[in-house]
Amino acid sequence: MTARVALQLSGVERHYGQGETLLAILKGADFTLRSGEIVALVAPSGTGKSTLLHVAGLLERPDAGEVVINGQSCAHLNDEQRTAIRRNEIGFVYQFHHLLPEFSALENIMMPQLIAGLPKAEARVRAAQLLDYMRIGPRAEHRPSELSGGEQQRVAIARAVANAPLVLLADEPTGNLDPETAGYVFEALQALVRQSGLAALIATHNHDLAALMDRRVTIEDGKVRELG
Ligand SMILES: Nc1ncnc2c1ncn2[C@@H]1O[C@H](COP(=O)(O)OP(=O)(O)OP(=O)(O)O)[C@@H](O)[C@H]1O
Repeated sequence: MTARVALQLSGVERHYGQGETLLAILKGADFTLRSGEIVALVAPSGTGKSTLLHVAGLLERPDAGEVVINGQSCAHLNDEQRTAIRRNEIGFVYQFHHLLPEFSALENIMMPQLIAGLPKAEARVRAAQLLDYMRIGPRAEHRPSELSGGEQQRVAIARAVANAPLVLLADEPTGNLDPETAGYVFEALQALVRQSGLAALIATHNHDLAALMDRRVTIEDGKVRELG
């Protein structure tokens, strides 16, 4: 059976500026991401990887084309509706962890769940499970500044999936780590995707990591192209 389509981009266009300074970045990009797969987005700097992730994650509106998440077209939704989908269906991980410095690892992972209205006790149990899953259970009470770079990124990944999103979007999640640490952070992310069945699109410059993913795509002349 073919896995369900978690995210679909159709004919997505995105440009910045106008008139003579118009910069067309995405020029009719089509892309499909299915539940349970991890796809690498590998493309030269400035070709639009972050732009594609921002449009896919409903952080930016496309200038043309459509984003469909879990079968729902987001084209005509207002900002409030888009925020709700982003909160419930999408998890983000960035190159820098963006954890809240005054809270522990456990509390950082609880936060999105509390915002979504989950009772504190349930949020705590789920956060602890995710920390164990990422093999950093013993670091639960540590603040971000007391964690290594790899540990910080594993907490950031756990936080991104805390509300059980359908889609995980990651922009260079291991770009700030040494190769060995990048390897085990990616392993943890991969295990999480396999276990939860979410769909992940990961922008990376690391070709070794990209080779471990299910598929590789690039951006060429503003369109998404499948790599062999
Ligand atoms: N808000 C903006 N206003 C104007 N230009 C922008 C804006 N955001 C991005 N750009 C431009 O769009 C192009 C694509 O940017 P984007 O960040 O998507 O590239 P990228 O492939 O993620 O690059 P990198 O690998 O260096 O992170 C770049 O030339 C960038 O300068």
